[in-house]
Amino acid sequence: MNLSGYDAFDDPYAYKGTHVLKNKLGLRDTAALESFELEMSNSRATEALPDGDYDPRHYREVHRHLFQDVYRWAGKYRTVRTSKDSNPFCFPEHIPNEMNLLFEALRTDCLPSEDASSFLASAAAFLAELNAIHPFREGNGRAQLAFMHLVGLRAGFPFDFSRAKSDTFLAAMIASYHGDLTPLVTELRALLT
Ligand SMILES: Nc1ncnc2c1ncn2[C@@H]1O[C@H](COP(=O)(O)OP(=O)(O)OP(=O)(O)O)[C@@H](O)[C@H]1O
Repeated sequence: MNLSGYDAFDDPYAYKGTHVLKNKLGLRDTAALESFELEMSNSRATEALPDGDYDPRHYREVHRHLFQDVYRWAGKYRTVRTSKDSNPFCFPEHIPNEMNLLFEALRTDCLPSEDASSFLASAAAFLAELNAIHPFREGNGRAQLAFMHLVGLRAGFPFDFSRAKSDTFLAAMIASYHGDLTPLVTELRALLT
């Protein structure tokens, strides 16, 4: 059984013969690692998130900030192929290029912020693509929401992700992976403050 939630192959991130990710505390138990990861990332999320230029470096810094206490590779792109429920994410050799392309659009156009609907459509498309790239070995979901929080603030449409309903939000993310952005727009709209 893959306890990390990913379908990964010959995972150099895990302790040999297990699916437990190597971590700074040396925890070998999945439940203990999950609770340590949750506690530390929640605690880091209450601190100011790193400033940046809304580029891939900024995104990596947000991930590094959240997971710096747990993983040595926090903020670094993964080097293995991953998928969830048989949905494959970007192959690692393409991650840097795909991230540069995605964030170039974010930097030059910003996301349209003249009205909520056009912002939400662009925000959903950006988040869907970010998830399809899935640049880190773990912690993508939390980095995504922390970063979208910053994106919303910058555009003048702040999100309150504490209100997100995990089951419908996850279903919307999976639909977005398959190209249907409508549920994700609905979810994001409900989180505008
Ligand atoms: N089957 C799937 N297809 C596409 N995306 C998925 C699938 N299952 C989950 N996701 C997305 O993957 C992200 C979670 O990735 P990951 O497990 O690396 O992050 P996490 O922060 O450790 O976990 P979580 O977001 O559950 O706290 C979320 O955005 C989620 O919506």
